[in-house]
Order: sequence, then structure tokens, then C-alpha cells
Amino acid sequence: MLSVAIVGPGLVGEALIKMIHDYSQSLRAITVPIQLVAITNSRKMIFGDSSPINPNEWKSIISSDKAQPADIPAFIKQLAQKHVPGKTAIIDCTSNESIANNYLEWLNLGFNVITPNKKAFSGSIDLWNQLRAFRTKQGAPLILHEATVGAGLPVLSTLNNLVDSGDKIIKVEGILSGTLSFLFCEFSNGTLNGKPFSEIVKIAKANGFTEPDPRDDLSGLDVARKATILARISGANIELDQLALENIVPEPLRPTPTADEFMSKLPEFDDHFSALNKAAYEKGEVLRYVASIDIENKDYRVELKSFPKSHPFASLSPGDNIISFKTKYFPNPLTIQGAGAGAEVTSFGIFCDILKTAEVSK
Ligand SMILES: NC(=O)C1=CN([C@@H]2O[C@H](COP(=O)(O)OP(=O)(O)OC[C@H]3O[C@@H](n4cnc5c(N)ncnc54)[C@H](OP(=O)(O)O)[C@@H]3O)[C@@H](O)[C@H]2O)C=CC1
Ligand SMILES: N[C@@H](CC=O)C(=O)O
Ligand code: NA
Repeated sequence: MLSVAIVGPGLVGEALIKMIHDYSQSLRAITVPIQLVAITNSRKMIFGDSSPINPNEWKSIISSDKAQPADIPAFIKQLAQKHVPGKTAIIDCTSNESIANNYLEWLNLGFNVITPNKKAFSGSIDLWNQLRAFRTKQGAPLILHEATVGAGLPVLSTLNNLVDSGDKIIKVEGILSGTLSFLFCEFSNGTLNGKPFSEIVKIAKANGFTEPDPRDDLSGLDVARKATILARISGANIELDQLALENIVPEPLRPTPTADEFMSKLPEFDDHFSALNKAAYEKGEVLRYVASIDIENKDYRVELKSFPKSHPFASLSPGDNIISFKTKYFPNPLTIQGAGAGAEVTSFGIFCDILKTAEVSK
């Protein structure tokens, strides 16, 4: 039985709770059982007592007087008192850096750690190396983060398999942001008659594609974080700031203090984005925000480029990611494509990591 504790039952975390519930009704759950034992958001935390938390009731419990004030050290302490760490997975569904800074401590206590949060893996190379070392320690807990790149698409498991099998990664490239894929596929879909850019950003947010703060998407930082993770797994020990990053947020909008103010000022820049779109259109091309991780030539960049309509990036469906690995084994690149953001596909990626952990800790 794997016990699961969720930190951050937001958009993705809530979809994950539903998935755990759906799984508990399946036949597979009889041989590989998973139970939900604790949840904390930034305000309150709850624990299952003698029985697991009923995934249909967590919202009413967390807003009842059964909930305790949220406190991460106390959350971990109670978890360790009630459950065997090696048979427990802590799932960080926040985008919070200070939560991510706890992973080493949690792993050292013996807990498995699973997360879609990119902050730790794109943080300092020193932290990356310490976290990565758990992969090769005999009997160590697992640290899995498939959903940090390409949401539920099997991107990291594929790349890890290539690296583990002795393949040599030459170049990784693709469209790594669901939000920017949605924006530019909708916006530059071969016509000039689409919605204004700011309207499409609002729809991407409503679809659950954006980061909690959409400025992280539009600045290119979220893509740069994913590219850093891909580069590091591919063998390049780079820091985030070693990537050339093109920030597409117009200069005057950058100092905007809050995400809400940013969203309300964005329509003032619709003409700026229309002009970029028109310039590409007049060349018979479309805009796409792409990552290129050239391991062989040590060149790492994330940028807005235009592509002819015959290019595979041009025919992508809005919101999809596409990632190709050019390697010694795959000189004709191995390519993965599909939905790259959204609560369900992301929680699917997390759930696959939970299942792997449940199999190992059986
Ligand atoms: N949306 C997508 O398609 C994808 C998202 N991701 C990643 O998934 C993660 C979650 O995103 P999303 O669900 O949209 O985020 P949300 O903002 O919807 O949810 C964040 C959750 O984290 C909680 N939280 C924040 N700070 C703390 C804290 N200090 N202690 C405990 N809980 C805290 C929030 O609680 P409260 O309500 O109390 O503030 C909330 O429950 C992010 O890291 C994102 O990058 C990855 C791949 C795809
Ligand atoms: N905001 C991100 C969500 C997944 O990481 C994206 O748009 O790709
Ligand atoms: Na993935």
C-alpha cells in the first residue's frame, strides 16, 4: 500500500485527488493499492485518522474545524509518525520554491517525492546533483518529476531511458509550453482574423494551461526551466541563466507588480503582437516559441521564431507540445507530441509516477 500526501490541492492537485479516487475503483488497485492520507494547502492541513481521506470529502474536511493550521514541518512530522516513509509519497503540487527546497530533507527522511513543480530541478546545479544522486543510491526513495516537462507526455521517462541505455544525446528541440503553443497556434493559425492576443491569453488561463502567474509563461522563464531540466538530464551541467532567453513581454509591461494588473494591461499591447504575427504571415510563416538544446555544440536557447507552414511545428494543434530527441541511436529524431498542459494531463503524469512508486514500494 502506497500512502500519498498532497501539498497544494490547487488546479492540478485537485485533478490528482479525483484521479486517485477513480483509480481506487479499478481492478489494478487491488494488487497495487494507493491511499490518500494527508493534504495541505497554504492555510490548512488535514490527515486521515484510522482510515484514509475520502477523496470526495477533502474539501469539506479542510474547511471544517478538523483541519489544523498549515505548517510544513508539522505536516512532515505527523506524516512520519503515522506512516512508513518508504511506503509514502509526498506530492508537491505547488509552484513554490521554498516548498521545493524541502525535497532533500524529505528524501533523507526516507519519503518518496513526486512533483510537477520545476523550481528545484531548474534551481542551482548543486541542488540538481544532490537530488539526481538519489537515482543511483541503493535502496533510496524515489524522486520523480515527469510532469515538469511536457505535463503527462512521457518526455523525461523517455530521455532517462535513452541516457540510462548509453545513448548519446545530440540535440533536443521542440515546443515545451502548452500556453505558448495555444497562444501562437490560435493567434498565427494562417489567417489574420483571429482573436486579439490578450483574449487568447485569458482563454489559456481559463483552460488551466498557464502557470499560477501567467507572466512566468510569457516571459519564457517556464520554458527555460523545462529546457534546463532537459539539458541537465542530457548531460549538460548548466545553470538556468546560461540559456539564451527571449522574453516576449514588451518592456513597458515587465515591471507590472501583480499578475492581475499584468492581465488588465495586456490588451494595450495587442497591436504589438498583431504586428509580429503580420510580419510572419507576410513571409508565409507562423510564429512559434521554441526551445533548442544543442548538446553537441553547447548552445541552449528559448526563443520566438517563425516557421514555414510545411514545418511540423506549424501544424501543431493549439496547446500541444512537440519534443524531438536527436541521438546516436536516433539520428532521425525520436519525437513525442500531444497535449502539453492542463489539469488532467498534468495529473496523469504525476499519477504515472505515483504508480511507479507504488509498484516499487509494494
Ligand atoms: N497547469 C499545467 O498544465 C501544469 C502545471 N504544472 C505545475 O503544477 C504545479 C501546480 O500548478 P497549479 O495547480 O496550476 O497551481 P495552483 O495555483 O492552482 O495551486 C497551487 C496550490 O499550492 C498551494 N500552495 C501554495 N503555496 C503553498 C505553501 N507554501 N504550502 C502549502 N501549499 C501551498 C495553494 O494553496 P492555497 O490555495 O492555500 O494558496 C494551492 O493549493 C505548478 O508547479 C505548475 O508549474 C506542471 C505541468 C503542467
Ligand atoms: N504553464 C505551463 C504548464 C506546464 O508546465 C505550460 O503552459 O506549459
Ligand atoms: Na512529461
